[in-house]
Amino acid sequence: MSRRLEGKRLLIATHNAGKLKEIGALLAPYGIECLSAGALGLAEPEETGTTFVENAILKARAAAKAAQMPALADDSGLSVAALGGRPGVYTADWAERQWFEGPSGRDWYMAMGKVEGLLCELGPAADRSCWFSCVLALAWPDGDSAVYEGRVEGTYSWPPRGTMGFGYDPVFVPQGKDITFAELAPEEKHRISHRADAFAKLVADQFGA
Ligand SMILES: O=P(O)(O)OP(=O)(O)OP(=O)(O)OC[C@H]1O[C@@H](n2cnc3c(O)ncnc32)[C@H](O)[C@@H]1O
Ligand SMILES: [Mg+2]
Repeated sequence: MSRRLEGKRLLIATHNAGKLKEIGALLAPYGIECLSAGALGLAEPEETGTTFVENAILKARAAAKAAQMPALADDSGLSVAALGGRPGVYTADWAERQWFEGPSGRDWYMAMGKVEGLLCELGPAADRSCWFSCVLALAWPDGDSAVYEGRVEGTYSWPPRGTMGFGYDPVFVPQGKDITFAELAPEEKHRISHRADAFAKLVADQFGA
């Protein structure tokens, strides 16, 4: 068992609104008061690590030190088997957020064309297996930290489908389903996602009997 949170206030060290919403929902049952790094005006640290664990700890420690309170960070990403696990820890850097015209004439979804382009280069029979990883790091102002890792398996699907969630959700079909994360109700995503998997471990360690 790791060091436990003493108070009920926790700084959520992310600048990603989609993550913040999911983390808030996942923590809601535990009576934790969440403060966001954005609301406190904290700077976004440079993610210089080469693993999810390194980056999650780096983000949590920077926030905990700056705000002098315990902080929770999330480092996550999508890994594609046929691409040797890329983009992985560099998922955010690859997320070329471009909007384009859908058939209805409206701007309607984000293009995740870079990964799709690489899969297409491998040919129509390319293995589209992929997984989302999530590492949650808790850090205290004195530098102490604890990490929890989660993962969910799926398939990279094209074209993107759905409007819920965030990031790469429209191209990720979780194993055992035929719809994308962006088509799943948030409660359902929170039951099976990489973030939910990591949260289950955090909750058992921090709030368990
Ligand atoms: O570092 P912070 O401030 O938390 O925000 P970020 O968006 O930069 O987050 P990461 O560095 O952890 O990069 C993870 C990227 O992986 C993607 N991602 C992570 N979890 C996801 C999820 O549940 N659904 C879809 N995409 C996800 C999304 O594009 C994120 O930008
Ligand atoms: Mg980031």
